[in-house]
Amino acid sequence: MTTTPRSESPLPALPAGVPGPAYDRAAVGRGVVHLGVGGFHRSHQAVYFDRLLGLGHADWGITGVGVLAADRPLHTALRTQDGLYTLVLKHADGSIEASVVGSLVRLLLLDDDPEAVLAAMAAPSTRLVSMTITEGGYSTDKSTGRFRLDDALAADLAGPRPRTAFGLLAEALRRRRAAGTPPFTVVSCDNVESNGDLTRQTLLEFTRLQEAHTGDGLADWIAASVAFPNSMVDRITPATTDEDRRRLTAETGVTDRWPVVAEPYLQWVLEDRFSDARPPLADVGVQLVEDVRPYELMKLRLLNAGHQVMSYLGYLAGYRRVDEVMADPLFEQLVERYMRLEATPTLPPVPDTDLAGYRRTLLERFANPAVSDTLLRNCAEGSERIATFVLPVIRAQLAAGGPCDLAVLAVAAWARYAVGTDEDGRPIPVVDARLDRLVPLLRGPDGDPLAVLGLEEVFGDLGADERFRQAYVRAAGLLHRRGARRAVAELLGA
Ligand SMILES: NC(=O)c1ccc[n+]([C@@H]2O[C@H](COP(=O)([O-])OP(=O)(O)OC[C@H]3O[C@@H](n4cnc5c(N)ncnc54)[C@H](O)[C@@H]3O)[C@@H](O)[C@H]2O)c1
Ligand SMILES: O=P(O)(O)OC[C@@H](O)[C@@H](O)[C@H](O)[C@H](O)CO
Repeated sequence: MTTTPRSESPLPALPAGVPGPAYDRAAVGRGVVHLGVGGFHRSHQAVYFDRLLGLGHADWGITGVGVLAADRPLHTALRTQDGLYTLVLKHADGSIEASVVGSLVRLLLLDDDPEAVLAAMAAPSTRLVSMTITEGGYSTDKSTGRFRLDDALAADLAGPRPRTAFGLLAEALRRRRAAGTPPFTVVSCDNVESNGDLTRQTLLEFTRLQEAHTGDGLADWIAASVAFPNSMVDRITPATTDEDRRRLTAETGVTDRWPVVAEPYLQWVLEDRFSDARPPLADVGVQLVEDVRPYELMKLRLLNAGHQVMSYLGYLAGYRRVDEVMADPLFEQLVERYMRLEATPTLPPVPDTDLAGYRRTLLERFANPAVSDTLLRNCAEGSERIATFVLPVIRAQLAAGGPCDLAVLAVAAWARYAVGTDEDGRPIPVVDARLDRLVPLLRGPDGDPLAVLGLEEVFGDLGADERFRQAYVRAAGLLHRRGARRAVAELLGA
């Protein structure tokens, strides 16, 4: 995107049909700091804040922070565009709808200027710190839900300067407390159960460990005065491709180094609890509720676990995109049955929501051929995602004596996928932070298919549950003998 610095002039004229910020970006305040500016933040929270700015709530501009070194390329691209970028919505009829989002008014990389990041977080104008740091970023043992001091946080405990999201949160809140500045609200927008509670737990555990040296009582102050509302966030956002860039330019005339592409669907359900000032998010379509839990369980167990159920099996069967899998009636039936018979019975009633309608909408969203979501995106970090999304459904069904064979087949397919070769012996580019520990378990010389269930931080005590082990052996055997597609057909009785 060719733009000029915001201090000098507003946006250059955009082509007709591509709306951009109708507010003065130079006058926008910095009420939000976001940690982890990836695709999803730009297609979701930044869009809601752009709408707020458009309504004249000028305090709510965003400072986007890259915590990891890997964020540099995106930050570099966005900086050359003064933080502006194009949101490209892909409709099921194949058309695209482009608009320019202006709410990211400042970009900081932790590597370049850690002091500027901390100063932004400690500034009185900052009222909200949000984050998308992925499921793996919460230093939690999946099987117990308890805090686990990982290497990154341990380094933050020892080091002079924070390098992690939680180290930054602790230090920024310490500075605010010392300065008499009210705390900000912390909003996790990651797909993890009780994301606000989990953020609070990790931050309190971390600051308590720090207190062994500081003795400053920060943890009690955080516990008493900082709000961590839970949230449910939803918009399918695949990674941007060069084809997306080319098509945007060809169809609209906009040249953007890093547009974000997404489906039209958009949802944010957020608990109505704030530490201090509260952005009027209800005015821009956010559902503010007392308890987000029913909504988040619905989304995590139907949508995210649905992705898991289709993705490893679909990849092994030779598909590469979500819509391709869904176009196969057998896989459509797999996802539909998993959602209706295995996931839905584990859900509490969801206020004002027709679950059958929600499932129908999900099948339509998955089938949208224009979105081009890849199975590889949904298969990455599989050990984390299986544990976050699928195992809770299996646990609930085992406790209730209900069905979970399709979910167990998905777990066995994940283990088969993680071996790293598909059914024709072609290599699979497996991405998983636990790969070093996984591979010996998957390819062990004794070939014991159950060995992987011993990975406690993923399976916990489920790995020792006899009914789960039996179902897993059946599923793994079926996959081994029949291959993914036939295994699905056999379980469905199709
Ligand atoms: N993409 C989607 O469809 C979608 C939808 C809903 C929710 N989400 C949530 O958003 C998260 C990010 O998805 P995305 O599509 O933006 O991915 P992405 O790969 O585009 O961006 C991930 C961001 O997270 C940061 N990050 C990763 N690990 C981190 C860590 N340990 N500490 C700090 N920052 C870290 C990265 O640096 C990057 O900025 C997901 O993990 C999920 O929880 C994604
Ligand atoms: O991004 P993750 O790791 O939470 O999970 C992969 C997908 O299921 C997820 O990104 C969905 O597309 C998204 O949650 C839709 O809102």
